[in-house]
Amino acid sequence: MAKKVTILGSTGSIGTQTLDVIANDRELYEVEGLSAGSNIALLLEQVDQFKPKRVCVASAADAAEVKLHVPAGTEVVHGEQGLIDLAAGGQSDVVVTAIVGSRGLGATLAAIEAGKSVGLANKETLVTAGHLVMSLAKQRSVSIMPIDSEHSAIFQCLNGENPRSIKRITLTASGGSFRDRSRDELAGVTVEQALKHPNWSMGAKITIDSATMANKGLEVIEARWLYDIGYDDIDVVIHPESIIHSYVEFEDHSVMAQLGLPDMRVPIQYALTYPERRPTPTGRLDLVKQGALHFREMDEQRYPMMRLAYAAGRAGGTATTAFNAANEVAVARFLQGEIGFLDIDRIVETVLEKHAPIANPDQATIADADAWARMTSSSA
Ligand SMILES: NC(=O)C1=CN([C@@H]2O[C@H](COP(=O)(O)OP(=O)(O)OC[C@H]3O[C@@H](n4cnc5c(N)ncnc54)[C@H](OP(=O)(O)O)[C@@H]3O)[C@@H](O)[C@H]2O)C=CC1
Ligand SMILES: CC(=O)[C@@H](O)[C@H](O)COP(=O)(O)O
Ligand SMILES: [Mn+2]
Repeated sequence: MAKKVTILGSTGSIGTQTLDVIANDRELYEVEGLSAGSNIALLLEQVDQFKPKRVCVASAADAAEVKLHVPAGTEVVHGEQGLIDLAAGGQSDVVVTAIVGSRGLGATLAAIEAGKSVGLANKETLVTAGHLVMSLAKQRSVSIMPIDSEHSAIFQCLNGENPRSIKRITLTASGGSFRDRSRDELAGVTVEQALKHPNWSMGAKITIDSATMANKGLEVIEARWLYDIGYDDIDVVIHPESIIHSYVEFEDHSVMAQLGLPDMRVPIQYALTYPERRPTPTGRLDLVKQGALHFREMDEQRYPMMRLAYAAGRAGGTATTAFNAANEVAVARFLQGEIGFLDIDRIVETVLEKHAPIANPDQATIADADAWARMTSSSA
């Protein structure tokens, strides 16, 4: 029987690649629901091709416009509540969370509460409220399948292993757009330069996160929640080729790694077909042609976001909520040309210094901490 899929954020980088995966294996899937922010033209093309039963857009005005163009019977909803209804409603078996930012939290929790499996790309959700997401998933016996390439790699390395025999997880980081520059050389860099990732084609926010290393900081916290592992046992190394997507060391010092060309359609598809593997239209990795792979130690002086992420993770509670929200605001300000590149980690550090973390927060406390951090970072 076809797997019914809802995609939150179908118009973005992960969303469109998820639809590529579906189009490549059409008989395996039915598209139940799609959501966009404001790219209505692309959403309507997707509706035409995949014929979802429900769609969601950010604003009421866009929803009214979309209603004029979708086939009769297609339900159109909007806003935060619309996204929650889309995630929790309908017949979908799996909800792919490909929206950007912690605004994905409510819909992710609603999908889990409704018993849907989650294909999780939206790492900010776990960073802002990992304990709520993972405990609800456990309570509802819902699987959270990682889509983030590093976490998919770790998931694959852990397949069939005893979790107690894990010694250490190592996340690989490309080093981002400025990996060959010193920190002193970053002062005047432009948005355009920062958006040129050396290996991956991704949305703007994550590409900037990759350049500041906030992405790897978010991923360390994401790994802590997905694999229930302490921060002392999660490492990061710079691997400029992005061929080894991450690796795990076990008690006996065996190391399992997952390798592949940098193409998100592989982890996206694996999250949808697990435990099966299917052919993909992606290129093949030829290690002889690829040649040497390189590794270097993470330098926290060069990338202060690494230090800040570990500090927030170790502080726990709302500290990671504040880390994420401050970073979201700082990146948006940088993309708008309001602040310089080096102001991003300065703002996150300022917010974390002012934040008094609250342990074991509920959803309302998380929302308050998130709002406080956004307000504080918008004028820092
Ligand atoms: N891109 C990648 O390769 C990877 C991404 N991820 C994670 O996946 C998530 C998505 O990233 P990516 O696809 O790159 O991001 P994009 O910016 O490409 O896409 C974001 C999606 O979110 C939607 N969106 C934005 N703002 C709103 C809003 N206010 N309300 C509703 N929807 C909104 C966008 O809609 P619209 O465009 O219509 O406005 C779009 O569909 C992030 O959490 C990222 O960290 C993880 C690993 C790899
Ligand atoms: C594709 C993916 O999973 C991204 O999160 C990627 O890891 C970004 O690359 P960096 O290693 O530069 O952060
Ligand atoms: Mn990643």
